[in-house]
Amino acid sequence: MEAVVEEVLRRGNGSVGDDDVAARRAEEAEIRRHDAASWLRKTVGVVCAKDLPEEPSEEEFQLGLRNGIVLCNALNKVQPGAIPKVVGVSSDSAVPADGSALCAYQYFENLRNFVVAVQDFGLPTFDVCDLEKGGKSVRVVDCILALKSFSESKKTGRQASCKYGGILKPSASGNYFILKNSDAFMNKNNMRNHSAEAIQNGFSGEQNLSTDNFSEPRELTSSNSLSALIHTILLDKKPEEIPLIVESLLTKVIQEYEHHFTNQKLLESMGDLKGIESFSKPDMLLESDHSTSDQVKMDEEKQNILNMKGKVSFVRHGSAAVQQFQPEREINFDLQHKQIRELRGTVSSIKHGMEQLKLQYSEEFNKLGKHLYTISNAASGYHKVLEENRKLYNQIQDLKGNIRVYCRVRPFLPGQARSFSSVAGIEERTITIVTPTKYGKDGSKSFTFNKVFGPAATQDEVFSDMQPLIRSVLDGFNVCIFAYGQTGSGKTYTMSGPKALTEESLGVNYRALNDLFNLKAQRKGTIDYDISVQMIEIYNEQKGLAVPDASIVHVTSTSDVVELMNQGQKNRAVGSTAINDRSSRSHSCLTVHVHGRDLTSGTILRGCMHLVDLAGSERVDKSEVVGDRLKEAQYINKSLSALGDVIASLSQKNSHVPYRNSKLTQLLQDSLGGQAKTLMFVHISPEPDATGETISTLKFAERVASVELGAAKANKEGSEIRELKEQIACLKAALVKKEGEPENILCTQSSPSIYRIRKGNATPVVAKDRQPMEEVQNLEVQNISTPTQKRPKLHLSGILTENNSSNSVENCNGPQKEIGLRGVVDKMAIGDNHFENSNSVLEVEPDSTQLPTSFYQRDNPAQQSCRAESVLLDLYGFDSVTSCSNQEMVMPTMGVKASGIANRGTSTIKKPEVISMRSTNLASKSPLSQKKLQTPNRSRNQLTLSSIGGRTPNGKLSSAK
Ligand SMILES: Nc1ncnc2c1ncn2[C@@H]1O[C@H](COP(=O)(O)OP(=O)(O)OP(=O)(O)O)[C@@H](O)[C@H]1O
Repeated sequence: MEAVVEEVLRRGNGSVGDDDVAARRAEEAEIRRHDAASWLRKTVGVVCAKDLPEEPSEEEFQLGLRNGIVLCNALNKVQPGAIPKVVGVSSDSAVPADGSALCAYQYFENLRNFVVAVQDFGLPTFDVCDLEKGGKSVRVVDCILALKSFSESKKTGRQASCKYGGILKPSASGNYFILKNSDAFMNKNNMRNHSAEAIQNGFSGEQNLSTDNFSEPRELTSSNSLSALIHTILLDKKPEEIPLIVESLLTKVIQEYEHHFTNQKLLESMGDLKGIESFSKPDMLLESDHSTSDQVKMDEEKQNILNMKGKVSFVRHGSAAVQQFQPEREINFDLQHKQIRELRGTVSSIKHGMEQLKLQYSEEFNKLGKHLYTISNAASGYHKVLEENRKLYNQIQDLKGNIRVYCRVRPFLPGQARSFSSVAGIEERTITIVTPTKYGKDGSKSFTFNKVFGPAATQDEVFSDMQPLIRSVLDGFNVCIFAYGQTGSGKTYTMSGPKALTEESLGVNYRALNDLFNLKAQRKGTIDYDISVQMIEIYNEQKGLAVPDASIVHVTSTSDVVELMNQGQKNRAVGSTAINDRSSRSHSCLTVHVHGRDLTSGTILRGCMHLVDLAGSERVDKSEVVGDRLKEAQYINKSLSALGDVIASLSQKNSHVPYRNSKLTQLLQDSLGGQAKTLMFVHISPEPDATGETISTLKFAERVASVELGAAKANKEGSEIRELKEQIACLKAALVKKEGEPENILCTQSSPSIYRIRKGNATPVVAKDRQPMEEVQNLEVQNISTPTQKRPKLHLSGILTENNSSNSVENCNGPQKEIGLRGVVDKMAIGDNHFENSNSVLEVEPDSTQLPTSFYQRDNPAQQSCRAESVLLDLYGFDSVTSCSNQEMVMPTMGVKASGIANRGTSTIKKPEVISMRSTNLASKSPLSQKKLQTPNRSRNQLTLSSIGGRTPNGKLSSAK
């Protein structure tokens, strides 16, 4: 049967031989014509065989019907009154036998009325010309047979089915109208594929359907198309074949429909959540509204199909039997429903499984989230611990008093090849350098510092790490930050910034002062701060003030500082012959003095901060320089190696630390050996050809990092302590006054004015070995601004000690005291000995009016004194007061011929007034001036001050040797 259907469909597509089809069509047409003629004759009853034979030829058929009388009468029989007036049929006139008695138009009228009437019934019609000679009677036959079917179904009392799928129902007016059929069941694509031609043919007649006489609108549906298709397909079939073919077609259509409907339903159900839920209750499915309406729809469609099936049976000539539903179809439906239920059950169980999985996954996700949360907590805890560790480590370092060391790696400069860097790795506190093999087995060496900054570190990052250190100046600590490294490694960049300064590139100096001013403003009302700065440059072991006539300048804002620095830079540049290189050939120090007074407690805080940009540290022997450059290099080398010696000595905890070997170490003395907080910033360049310098720099820095200075102590003085100190100072002054006579000078070990003096290779003296000192007379101090000022009394304080290169005086720690004027004796001559950098501290008590003029030898006051005609006083430093607590020798008074610059003030540092101290013509005034002082035994403990000749025009010492 399948094969037959396929063949039918193929034929619909015109794939069968044309001759065969034509023959079959002719045969079919003939049978149908005879059917039509037979029915007409039977219906009208009065038609003689001559007019319309039982089995007419086509020509006879046309001729018999051409006047329309038979047709109209037949129609009136089927539907009485359908054509009220039939031309040529009247009670008083007979119908002419050949029809010639009437005009052609009269016949035409009949035919027109007939066509219109059948058209109104929704039946197929024809053109009048179809009955003319040469016309095709096929459509006339179709029309008559349709009328016949219509008549038969009327007779059986059933609703008349329109052959196009509509159901004819009587309207209120007694007419029939077509009810719309569902068109959803048809697989239109299949329809189109198999029967495009057939549809075309089928519709050619149907399009004449008019809505004029219908009370309700009609639609042409795919069911119409299906009917047309079937009708057209069956045209050329033998009558006995038709039922089977139709049945087969319908079965196919039903299957298609069910398949389509099932798929559709499944898709809808799976795409719809609610639908999915309903799937979870398969037993309820058919009871749900949705399913019920679908079921109803299916049943309707099924009914339509079956109607169609029944209707098609009308097509078959003479078949009045209505096809019964096949019980197998019902079974099929049930089967399909069952399968659908099963499918739904499967979907439901899959959905259930999915839900389970979803739950499982969400549990897993929750667990994972908790794990992640724990891990991230642990990680942040770990970071906190690390941070805590770092703080603790720093605290330990602070407690130990270690010098803090930070390392900074300069980035490659524009234009430098960056293919290879000597820095193999950087971690928070470790830097690894690629080394020649001799330095390590694997060609690398690591160094550990308090912090390592990579090339990408910004000025802000660098500063923020050292900020707390800098802030401690305001709490009375002494702080020293010095930048060390070979030339071009970035020292100046860190301390001051690049040449073209921007807000981001400001160096430590600017940021530090800015920060101090901000804090000062914040603490206003609690602590009153005075901040002053001093710029010192050490070039070729000559120390100079970068800002002349203003060694210490009181500043109130960062802009003051910037101005001062610019001035300092200008002065440096003017004084240099090799301007461009000068910066790297000199040490530059910005010193910040902070004096604070707690407004509530009256406590005095004194802090001092050195910010030092050292000269480049490269080795001289390698640089192959000559002349001035060689000299510069030697001086740099000397001062840096002096720095190294001091560091080494400190790290070995030697009792003697050679600070006096260079100006640099003198300058940094308080910060390196005192109770200061010290930070060294070691700089390295990334270029591979600097690896040698880099490694020696880092080794030096490692040594520095190991130095323990002792915990830093703040310079705080409570008001009580201050008062006590003042009392002590007064008592001391009185004592000194009393001791003014040489014979009476006796020193106690506790006196701050006790000094130990050593000379040459002498071993340090102890108290019992106190020696008499020679007297130096006639020193006077002249204050430029107040020339008539009385001479203040000076104390020379400190310990003269010795090292390999020169004698020096070291500061001792001891109780502090109020002083009027204090400074360091830079150069002095005692006897034949000419001391440079003696660093004896010179003090003038607050109310003194006279400089001390003599040294006395305690044990032998009579054998006294000598006169120092030429002592250059270079006074500096006001931040700490030093004295000896338990040492030996007293130099209660000293006559010095002095010149230089000094600052006068009390414990509060003010903007300095410049005074000049110079001697009068001592030689002419002093009775001792001509006398070459005897130095009876130039033993280790006896010192003689002797005349060493005149002053040089600039007030410095003339040659002593
Ligand atoms: N961290 C940095 N980022 C960008 N440029 C830098 C950095 N450090 C240094 N430079 C640049 O490298 C060059 C040399 O730096 P700088 O002058 O600071 O070195 P230096 O060690 O002070 O040299 P010298 O010993 O000659 O004074 C400058 O051009 C500077 O701008």
